[in-house]
Amino acid sequence: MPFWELSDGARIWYEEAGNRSAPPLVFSNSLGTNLAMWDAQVDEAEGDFRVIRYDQRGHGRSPVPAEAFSMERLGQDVVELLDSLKIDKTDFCGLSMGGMTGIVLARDHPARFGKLALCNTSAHMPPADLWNERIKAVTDNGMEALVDGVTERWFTATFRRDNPEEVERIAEQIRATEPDGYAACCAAIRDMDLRPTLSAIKADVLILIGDSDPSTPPQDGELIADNIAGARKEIVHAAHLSAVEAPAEFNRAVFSYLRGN
Ligand SMILES: O=C(O)CC1=CCC(=O)O1
Repeated sequence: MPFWELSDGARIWYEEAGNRSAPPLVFSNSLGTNLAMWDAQVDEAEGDFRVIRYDQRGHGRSPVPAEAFSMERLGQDVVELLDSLKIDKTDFCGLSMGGMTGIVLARDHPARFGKLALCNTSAHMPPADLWNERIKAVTDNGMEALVDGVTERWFTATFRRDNPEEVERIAEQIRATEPDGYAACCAAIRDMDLRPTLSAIKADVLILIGDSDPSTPPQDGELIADNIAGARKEIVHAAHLSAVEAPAEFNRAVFSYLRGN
């Protein structure tokens, strides 16, 4: 499976699955994970979508770019991928940082997207100091320093108790993330404020909220849904990484939206 090279010289790893002649669907991962976070969604999607998933910059197999970048650049990465694959229009599903990427796409490139599922996400994540502390923590001590705190935010206590192997699978993705790549994405989130432009978005969006999400809490999703005309909203019982914690509920909400049910 290929890398694709972007206009600023960065390289991104992507994989395709499913039916090549079916409508395309792009999955965009969260901070500290990689494209394997979508395994349960790809199983569901590959029957009736051309599935494209990729590793965000500095995550998974996508190398860490030399220069800093913004959330807008993460959106541009997707547009350049679509161009390289000669896809005029696609559906999109992103979680957390992937959802932020989707907000940028819905705002700046509405003609390229049919439906966008924006999951466990936020338009603005202050305070800046929290991100600066995380950047320092991973730069000084590596990813292991974050694993316990992150998995506690991403999964409910019940899920962690009952599903230690699944929690460990995701913990391995966190450990495998390049600290510099994680830090660069933290800086992009720190500097992001998409709130003022939400009301200009005309795209067809689903806002999916985790009722027990301490990272992007329900009010963050509500704010996005309240400010985008016609936004559909779904609430699932999960913490932050709802696609992994509650795949059946997540898939029901996202795929009934994408399939037009
Ligand atoms: O790391 C977290 O807990 C929350 C988060 C912010 C952006 C993202 O993708 O995850």
